Amino acid sequence: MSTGSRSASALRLGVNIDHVATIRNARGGLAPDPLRAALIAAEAGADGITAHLREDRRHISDHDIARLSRELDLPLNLEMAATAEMLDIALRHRPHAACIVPERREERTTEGGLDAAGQQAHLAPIVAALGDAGIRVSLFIEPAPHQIEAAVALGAPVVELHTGTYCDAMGEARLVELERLRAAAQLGARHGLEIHAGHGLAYDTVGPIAAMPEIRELNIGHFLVGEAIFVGLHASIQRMRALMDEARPDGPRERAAASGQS
Ligand SMILES: CC(=O)[C@@H](O)[C@H](O)COP(=O)(O)O
Ligand SMILES: NCC(=O)COP(=O)(O)O
Repeated sequence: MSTGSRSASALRLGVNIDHVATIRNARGGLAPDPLRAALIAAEAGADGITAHLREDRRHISDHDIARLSRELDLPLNLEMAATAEMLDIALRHRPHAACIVPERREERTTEGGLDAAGQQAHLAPIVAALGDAGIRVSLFIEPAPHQIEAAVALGAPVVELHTGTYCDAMGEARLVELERLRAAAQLGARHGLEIHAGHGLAYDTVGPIAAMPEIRELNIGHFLVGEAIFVGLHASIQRMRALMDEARPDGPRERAAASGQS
């Protein structure tokens, strides 16, 4: 998603539209339309759209991916399991980016990161094939040093750090998770990786993550779609965008402080 108009150091927002499709699929019809959500996200300040085509197709469908690939101006980040079927779909549609995620049929959501360290032999040809097709590959991993090192060994240019444990934790435990994320972001950046983060982020958890200068993109979905029920999708995304910008080390608050205007 590195083709947006923001400055090189800016933090991009990828809006994940999976759960618009979850609501649509509850009744099996056409509404609400994930493509319409993506177009609203673009107007509201998203830099890209993320969609997870699960093997069980519980939310996003093959048809959604075809329409998003055809009709969206923003970069598309396709989240996919490391399977031959998903590789074939990615190579057919050639999204801007592909994020390889772990999947278990019985899970409620993506409960942990990809075991890049334990699955190097399986992942290597998939990472290579996506890269050769000009698709920017990221690996959705836990914020752990051995997973960062495995991503480097695999030649993936990007990692997305799973923020779910941080978001679920409370008090001191959340601070511990935050430090794990910070250390992983710093280690990855030292290795030359582009660092993304996401999963479970909400208004009350986004600030400390957005404040990490190494992190270049956040992917956020479930909370934004839920909040949209109360304030509308445009407003929910705009507020998230503003919170991200405010938290940034070079954000408006810090710039005002530096110039003595705070
Ligand atoms: C990989 C990931 O974190 C996202 O895809 C997000 O969690 C939405 O999809 P699920 O809720 O189906 O996991
Ligand atoms: N990769 C994380 C993502 O796309 C969004 O996760 P969530 O905000 O829906 O939990």
